Amino acid sequence: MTAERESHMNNEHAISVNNVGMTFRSRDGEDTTVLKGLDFHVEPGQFVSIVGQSGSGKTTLLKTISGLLEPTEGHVLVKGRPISEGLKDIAMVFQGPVLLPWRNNIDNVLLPLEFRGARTNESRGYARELLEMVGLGDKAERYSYELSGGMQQRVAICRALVSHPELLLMDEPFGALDAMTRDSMNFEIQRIWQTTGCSILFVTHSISEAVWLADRVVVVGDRPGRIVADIVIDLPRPRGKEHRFSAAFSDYATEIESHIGVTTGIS
Ligand SMILES: Nc1ncnc2c1ncn2[C@@H]1O[C@H](COP(=O)(O)OP(=O)(O)OP(=O)(O)O)[C@@H](O)[C@H]1O
Repeated sequence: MTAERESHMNNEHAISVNNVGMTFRSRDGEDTTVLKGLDFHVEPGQFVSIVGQSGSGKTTLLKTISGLLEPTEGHVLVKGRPISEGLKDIAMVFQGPVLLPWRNNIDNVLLPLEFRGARTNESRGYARELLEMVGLGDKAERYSYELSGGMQQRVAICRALVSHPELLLMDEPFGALDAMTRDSMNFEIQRIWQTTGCSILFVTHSISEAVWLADRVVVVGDRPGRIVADIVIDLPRPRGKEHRFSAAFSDYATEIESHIGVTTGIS
């Protein structure tokens, strides 16, 4: 076993981002460095939010962690292993639910298992349990066009959870929802996280959502994207609405705003 491999195996972090950089080259040969020198870890079972200005590279970072993009510098380890070996432990949720309209909801949830040839007799029962957990047990045989946007996003979350991922990467998953649905989805994801014990990396534009959900908020600065703050959120759990109005909450939000460079008040 090589020394490098051995050090990977001894690494206990759920995610380890090591000096990651990403430079895109355009067709005319011009280089744009989007991420530079990113270093941070996510511990098993942690909920980490990522915030930053639009275009600072948050989605690019999530794509390098999920293995959709290979960083041009540095490397990412998932549970101490190179990303290519850890893919089955990771699931991703995007801003839009992207459900297949010709499949009913339970069959949409089962899709990742089918892709991997891992669907078993028990899978359908588990998919149904997940739909029940998010309050959609009675909608299992319905189609996505029969559901509201928030319900569709809950189906997409079940689809991400069906393969028992240890790591959930979420890219502005509630960005397209109205404020009330978003609030209830915030409660939902907190509950799911506490039930499953998975680690979550959660990109959002909303500072209040970031603070309310997370154990830590990582702030990405732009041009090029790099970590400008990594703030531990020391608020009790489970978190209720009252925490959003506490002085401590407001102090965290103000601190994060100052790192992002916005002064628009809590959003
Ligand atoms: N494949 C690519 N080729 C060239 N440039 C890219 C590519 N993907 C992303 N970029 C550029 O990288 C920068 C960061 O994009 P990214 O989508 O990661 O930012 P973001 O922080 O997620 O933005 P937003 O908050 O608006 O979603 C942008 O300037 C974008 O144009």
